[in-house]
Amino acid sequence: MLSLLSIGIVRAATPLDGAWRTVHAGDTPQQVLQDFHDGTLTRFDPAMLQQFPRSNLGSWVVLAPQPPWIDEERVLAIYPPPAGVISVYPAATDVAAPLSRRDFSTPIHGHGRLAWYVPTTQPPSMPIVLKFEPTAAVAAPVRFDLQPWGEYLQKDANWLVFATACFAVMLAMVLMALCFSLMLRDVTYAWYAGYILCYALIQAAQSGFLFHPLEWHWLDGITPALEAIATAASVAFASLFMVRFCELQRYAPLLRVLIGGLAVCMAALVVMQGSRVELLQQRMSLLLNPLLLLGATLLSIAAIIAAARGSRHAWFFLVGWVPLLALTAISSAQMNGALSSLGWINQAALGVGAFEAIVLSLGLADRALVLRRDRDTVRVLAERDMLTNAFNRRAWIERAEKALAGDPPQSLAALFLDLDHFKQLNDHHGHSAGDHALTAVAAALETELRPTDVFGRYGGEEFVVLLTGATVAQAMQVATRLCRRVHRLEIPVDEGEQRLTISIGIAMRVDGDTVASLVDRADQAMYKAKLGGRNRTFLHRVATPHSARPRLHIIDGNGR
Ligand SMILES: Nc1nc2c(ncn2[C@@H]2O[C@H](COP(=O)(O)OP(=O)(O)OP(=O)(O)O)[C@@H](O)[C@H]2O)c(=O)[nH]1
Repeated sequence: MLSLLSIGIVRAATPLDGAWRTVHAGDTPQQVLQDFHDGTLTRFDPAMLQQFPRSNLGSWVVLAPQPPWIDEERVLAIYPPPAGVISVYPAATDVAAPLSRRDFSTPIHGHGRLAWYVPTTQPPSMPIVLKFEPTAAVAAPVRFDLQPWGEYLQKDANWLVFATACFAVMLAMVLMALCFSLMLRDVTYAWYAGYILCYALIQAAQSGFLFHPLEWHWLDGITPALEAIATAASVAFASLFMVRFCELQRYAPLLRVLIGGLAVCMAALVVMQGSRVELLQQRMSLLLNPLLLLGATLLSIAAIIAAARGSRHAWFFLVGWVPLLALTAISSAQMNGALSSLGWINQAALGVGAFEAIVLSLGLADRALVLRRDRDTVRVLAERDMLTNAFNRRAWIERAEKALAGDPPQSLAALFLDLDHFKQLNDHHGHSAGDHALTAVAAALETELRPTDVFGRYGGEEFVVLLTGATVAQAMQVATRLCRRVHRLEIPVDEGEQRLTISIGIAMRVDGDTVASLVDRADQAMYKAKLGGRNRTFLHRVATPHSARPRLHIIDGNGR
């Protein structure tokens, strides 16, 4: 990555001296060259970024190769590719060779730069005369490299690989986010996809990637409008995304309203630019930059506040967003003539875009995890009894209903368990000792059951168990084991330990049973167990005449 970035840092193989002036009517290249030799042009360092002010007739630029001169095939490269046309005058003749990123005809045009193959007829020491033709677009600063053909090819290929990789990462993240948005039905991912897509589009236009290598002729002429629309839309998407992603409703509700307003303004700018009304388009270009500045400040402040107040995802946003902001600030400074030695900013903008896409995707993956965890927690809270962690009554009934509806029908036994004299324990040792006892009893009961048995707290000190596939004998056996287990349990209370007992009623499923009827019979049996002296089990027997025996085909524990 660093070696790829270095394509913007390495100095030209041939040192260049540069000078420029605005074009006057009637100028000729020879005249300009003469002025250069006379020293009347403004000097500049071609290896540094240099901005040529917008003027009605354009600007002349003279580049003089310095020794040691290279006597081999050379290419003049101009980074980043300016939006307008540059006329090159070989050997300072009057015949101009037009150089433009919109030129789809010549085989050599450069990627992420404009390239001019210096004719071999031009002596190595001869200055190159260029004219930046007047353009309506904002004149971005450029720098110049005069390179041997081989070095040019290598750097051009490096840039192409680097830029393609960055765009591939951004587009992959966009596709992933769109899939997540559809699958999770969460619009946050869609706003993120919109934001990264717009950013990639802006970079593709500014770096010239849309023209070479993509060769999208149809964008010729509409790129400035497209860039403006993508810029406004990217801020609108970023605002909508960050409001949800950083949970501003919770962490910074006031700023959420302001950022929502910013998104609406940016959407309005998109509409204004998209309209064919010239006045609206002019207003749009006036408003865009101030709103961009305001938006960047607002989003940064909101993310910092949300992060400080505990929003975990605001940190992801800041990590992805701050490098981009820094780059944007440096680019703005360069548009005003500062920091001209930082020639790598355009390449970095691509790398930082890919980096941001990855960081925010990680943040979105984390968001999906958090949402899933929260949903699981809610489900557990909705189904489990808070004190004993057994199924609550509703969840137990749901599972019992499912078991009763199972096809083929299987043998079921319902056990109704009620702690004996539990009121006394509460009265003597307090409610919290009672709570501890309930927890200990539930834990002990669960260890005696199979994972397929459904154990729930029916209410107060009553528990229920549904044994699937159990015969009468097996149900009796399990109930007796549970009784013994509770009796062996030592419940710690203030001055030592206390023993508890439990009474259990058993009811076997019969034809036509519902959960209510099954539980009701088990409850009746439990009362019989209480009446019988407690700490025992009692089986409810269905009193049916021999001819009216249940017709249900029961499957026992062995599947027979
Ligand atoms: N600590 C505690 N006690 C509870 C809870 N739910 C119900 N209880 C108590 O359980 C006791 C049940 O009392 P009773 O219905 O009279 O039954 P018992 O004292 O166990 O007597 P028998 O069932 O006849 O053996 C009451 O004192 C309730 O307050 C709970 O969640 N925690």
